[in-house]
Amino acid sequence: MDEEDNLTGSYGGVGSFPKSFDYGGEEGEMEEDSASADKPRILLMGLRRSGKSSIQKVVFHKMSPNETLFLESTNKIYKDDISGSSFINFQIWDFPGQVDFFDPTFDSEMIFKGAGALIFVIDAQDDYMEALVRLHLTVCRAHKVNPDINFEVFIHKVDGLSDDHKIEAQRDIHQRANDDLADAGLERVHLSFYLTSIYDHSIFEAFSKVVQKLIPQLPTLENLLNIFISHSGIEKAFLFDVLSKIYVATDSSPVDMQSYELCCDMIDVVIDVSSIYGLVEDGAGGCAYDKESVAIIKLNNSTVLYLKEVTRFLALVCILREESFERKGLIEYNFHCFRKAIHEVFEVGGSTDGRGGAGRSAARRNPAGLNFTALNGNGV
Ligand SMILES: Nc1nc2c(ncn2[C@@H]2O[C@H](COP(=O)(O)OP(=O)(O)OP(=O)(O)O)[C@@H](O)[C@H]2O)c(=O)[nH]1
Repeated sequence: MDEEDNLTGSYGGVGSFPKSFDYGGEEGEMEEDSASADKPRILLMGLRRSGKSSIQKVVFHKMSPNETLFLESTNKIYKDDISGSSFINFQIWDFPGQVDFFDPTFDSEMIFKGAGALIFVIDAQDDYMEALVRLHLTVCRAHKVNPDINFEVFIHKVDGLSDDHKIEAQRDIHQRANDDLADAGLERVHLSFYLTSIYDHSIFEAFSKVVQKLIPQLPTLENLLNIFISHSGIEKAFLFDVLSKIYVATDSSPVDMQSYELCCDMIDVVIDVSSIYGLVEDGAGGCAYDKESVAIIKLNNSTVLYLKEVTRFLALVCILREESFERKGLIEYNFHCFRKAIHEVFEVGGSTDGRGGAGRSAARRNPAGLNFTALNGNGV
């Protein structure tokens, strides 16, 4: 079988992004296309019907969870290159459930070598013993070829389980998977576990954590967010990839699911309203998200949600008290410094679109030297 054919499928636009939702299309797209073969990969593996394609469709193609009921079984490896419209400059490879590692056409070197993360999906509503056997086999194979790969286990479809059942499933899967690795002398291989469902925000949260591990600039981004919020009276800030609603970084205060959901909903509202009412009608195109994108929503509990464009793929979404928002000028000035710093972080490697993979040297710089203005009016 022609290997190239086998690896370059396309979903043929099922649930694909609305055309009017143009996040970019500026410079550099051609080079990106030709370089796509070298892009780091996130692999999605697991047994048949565990939910791999649904995850990919819901997170990256805005498919509604109910529509996934009609997805057909994947029978080839599908590469999905989302880098043209997302900060996440990776390819997502969706594998068929019945992939056979012992098949001579399965080239583990080629598949695992360039992979940053391997997400193994386990259907928690089903008997997971077979899935655990397959997980073990997959981890052993992949680790042998690429010891740097991150192993991420999604204990999936937990929407159908009670809270007790969820915790018990996680404990049991965690224990068995690690015991199997220890028996094989691979106790040093680390597996991360997440409880996920496409019917709530847990899948976006889990994917956010997977992606964050692959961003070399993460500590710098967190540091910048910490400085920004502490000098602006903001309670929580997320840096979002607008297309996928994955948060690529947040400040170091703990993330609570409700705040994250609120910020995700805000992105949906902004994009939907812009797509419907914000685009020019003459067919000349336009973007639902661009440099001008900004939104303020005041909630009935004295909280304000504030969204602003950072790069063509990234938005900052903040949660703050109404009193703090009275100093809007200060927040805007600090945001301006923050935005500049983010551009510097990603520009140094030659990329001007503000995405990962570039700017390692900038990431090492001390961002505290940037001129943020403190609430008391002093620069830092
Ligand atoms: N309840 C529930 N069902 C889900 C969830 N995710 C996926 N499903 C359902 O699981 C079924 C299988 O999903 P797919 O995405 O096709 O599974 P797959 O792993 O890609 O399957 P193969 O292509 O055969 O390997 C579909 O009917 C989905 O609607 C979830 O989080 N909760």
